[in-house]
Amino acid sequence: MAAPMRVLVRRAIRLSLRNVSVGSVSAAGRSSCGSAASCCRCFSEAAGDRNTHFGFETVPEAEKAKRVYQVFENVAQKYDIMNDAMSLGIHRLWKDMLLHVMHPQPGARLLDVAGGTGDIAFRFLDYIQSQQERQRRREAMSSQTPSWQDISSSYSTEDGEGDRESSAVVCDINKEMLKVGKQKADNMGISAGLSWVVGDAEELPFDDDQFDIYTIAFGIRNVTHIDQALQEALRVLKPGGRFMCLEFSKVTNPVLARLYDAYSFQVIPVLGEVIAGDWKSYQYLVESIRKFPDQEEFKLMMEDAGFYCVQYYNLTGGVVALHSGFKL
Ligand SMILES: COc1cc(O)cc(C/C=C(\C)CC/C=C(\C)CC/C=C(\C)CC/C=C(\C)CC/C=C(\C)CC/C=C(\C)CC/C=C(\C)CC/C=C(\C)CC/C=C(\C)CCC=C(C)C)c1O
Ligand SMILES: C[S@@+](CC[C@H](N)C(=O)[O-])C[C@H]1O[C@@H](n2cnc3c(N)ncnc32)[C@H](O)[C@@H]1O
Repeated sequence: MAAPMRVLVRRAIRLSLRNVSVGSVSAAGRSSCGSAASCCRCFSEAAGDRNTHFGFETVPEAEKAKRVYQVFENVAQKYDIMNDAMSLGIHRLWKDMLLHVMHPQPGARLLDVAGGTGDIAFRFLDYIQSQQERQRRREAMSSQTPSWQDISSSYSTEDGEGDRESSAVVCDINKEMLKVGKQKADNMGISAGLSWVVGDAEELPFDDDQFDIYTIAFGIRNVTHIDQALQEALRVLKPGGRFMCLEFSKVTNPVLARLYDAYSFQVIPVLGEVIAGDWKSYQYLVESIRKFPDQEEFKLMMEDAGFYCVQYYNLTGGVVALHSGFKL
């Protein structure tokens, strides 16, 4: 089927499924938006006017995406500074950890959804470059005393992994965030293998089976239909491809959880006001974290969507979780 036709058919199926599943709760007791069974979307809807949450507020589904858009349009210019200030730079370690676990090889194609100002894509290209340099050094060393493997591989380099070009696509719904990202890339002199695409995680503008790795860092919490975004991730990944999600999760230690709550609700909005002149967006940030499914719930959502070998790693005591799963 031609690509535009496929998109139309998928959209029609999706719309009909959404109408059928109004108010449904899965066997695991979770609603289709991924929140716990008490989700407002599934229990307070009236006559097709479905509600969801925007932080602690209940809003019509159609309004959430607009409100989220406004938040990131407002914070885009101060986004990177705010992240360093709020986390004392710790968000960089979480993002480094994502790359460490991913361990991408030359030739890999990455799609970074909700990629914002490009932090994950930059790290990906940097990681690949250092892998290639390491490979070249290894080759230089072994050319002095070649083993039989070196000799045999020197006869079959044409489709070798190192010859395929790696690429990273940053996809985000918000043009302002992408604009800041592109400026950063220009300043850093990064352009090879990098592209920027405006697109919605719920309806990705890519064909099926395109990417080796799909990442979404601190993005999925903002998406209205998380189940839909997971379906799209599965669709665009190649068979064998990997889905990786970095997101705020549940702090497991009760003492740390209280400190974490105090910091989140008493300090973060104040920093938002002082640095970005925007209390409300940072109040939304901490509230949206509390509404997001915990580690086990999100793992189940990934499995429901069709991912295999789903596992997660807690970072900083569960402040953040890194979920990983594969398309078979
Ligand atoms: C609008 O939407 C958004 C806007 C954005 O700019 C970003 C995002 C998405 C987020 C990222 C890309 C990641 C970077 C952003 C953050 C980490 C901000 C979110 C912050 C939290 C949810 C709070 C927890 C943060 C951490 C545990 C990271 C580490 C932070 C610290 C260690 C800072 C601690 C600060 C101090 C000790 C000095 C200042 C403290 C005070 C004035 C008093 C209050 C202090 C406490 C009550 C103690 C602090 C205790 C903790 C932070 C608990 C630690 C807990 C554990 C280790 C489990 C976006 O969507
Ligand atoms: C907290 S930022 C994360 C940016 C980046 N991944 C990082 O780790 O710094 C969340 C991003 O999600 C994007 N976003 C929200 N809803 C989206 C959607 N439905 N589709 C694509 N991007 C979305 C926002 O525009 C914003 O850039």
